[in-house]
Amino acid sequence: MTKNSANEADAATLARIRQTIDELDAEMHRCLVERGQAIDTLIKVKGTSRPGAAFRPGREADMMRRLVARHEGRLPLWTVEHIWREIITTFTRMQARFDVSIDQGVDRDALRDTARFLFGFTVALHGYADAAETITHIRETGTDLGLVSANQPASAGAWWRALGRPSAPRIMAMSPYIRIAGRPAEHAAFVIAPELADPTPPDLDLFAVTAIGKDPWPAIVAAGGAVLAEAGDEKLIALPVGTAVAALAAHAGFEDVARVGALSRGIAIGDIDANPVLYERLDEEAGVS
Ligand SMILES: O=C(O)C(=O)C[C@]1(C(=O)O)C=C[C@@H](O)C=C1
Repeated sequence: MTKNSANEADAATLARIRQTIDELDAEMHRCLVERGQAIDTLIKVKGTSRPGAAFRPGREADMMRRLVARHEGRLPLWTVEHIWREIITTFTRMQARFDVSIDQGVDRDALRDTARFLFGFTVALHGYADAAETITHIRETGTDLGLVSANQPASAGAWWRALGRPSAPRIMAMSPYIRIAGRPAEHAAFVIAPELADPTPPDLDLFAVTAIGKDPWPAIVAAGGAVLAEAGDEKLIALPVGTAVAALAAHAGFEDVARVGALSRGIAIGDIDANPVLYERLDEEAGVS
């Protein structure tokens, strides 16, 4: 083959590949437009005008699990995750407008990256000085979501005590949902929401508790739970849904129990430390090596 005919063959192959890419792009775009039409119908069925009525964290967690299970190839899993986060946020916002408040007290840039990873660029972000101010703002708007760092300074105290009272915001998810080495936006953070109307049962209930006397850790861990944050005797704990909390409190030695949210367990893939209470290992299914 002469040099010229090799170039022509390359050019023909390139043109074919580009045609395939254009067809795939058109198909993806058509699917997104069609998804938007499905959401128009869903709005009528769901009645999403009430605050918090659009968010379905349990359903989103289930979608993420299926996304991980079907993923394969060289495309980074977190790219697909981020594309779907952008899609889900946009389609949620088509149902009911919301902005996102972010805690800028610690790791400002990391929290902003996480907010953009989770919510894309459809939402406006509003920064607040700390966890308490972020939560106050979410309560005042009645519609906004928020992001609070899981690594708080001691000065933040038991910030989670501001959650869960009637009409107060609550924790609805943890980020990152997928723990895998090398991912961007890996800073641990809680997603805070107004009271939700999600009928999907979560995996874990979250409680604010006050330890009295003995250390409640061992009994909480024995019950399949975990302590997620501490400020002196004040603890933020996760327990499997259905745990007999009053009996556990008496046995473990804690009181002033207030439910402050709920979570679906995330997914941990490969060689990465992940609390097994919060993250389920899915190495085999993930199609990621
Ligand atoms: O399934 C729903 O109820 C939706 O509102 C759709 C959708 C989505 O875009 O897929 C959007 C928001 C919810 O949190 C979950 C999923």
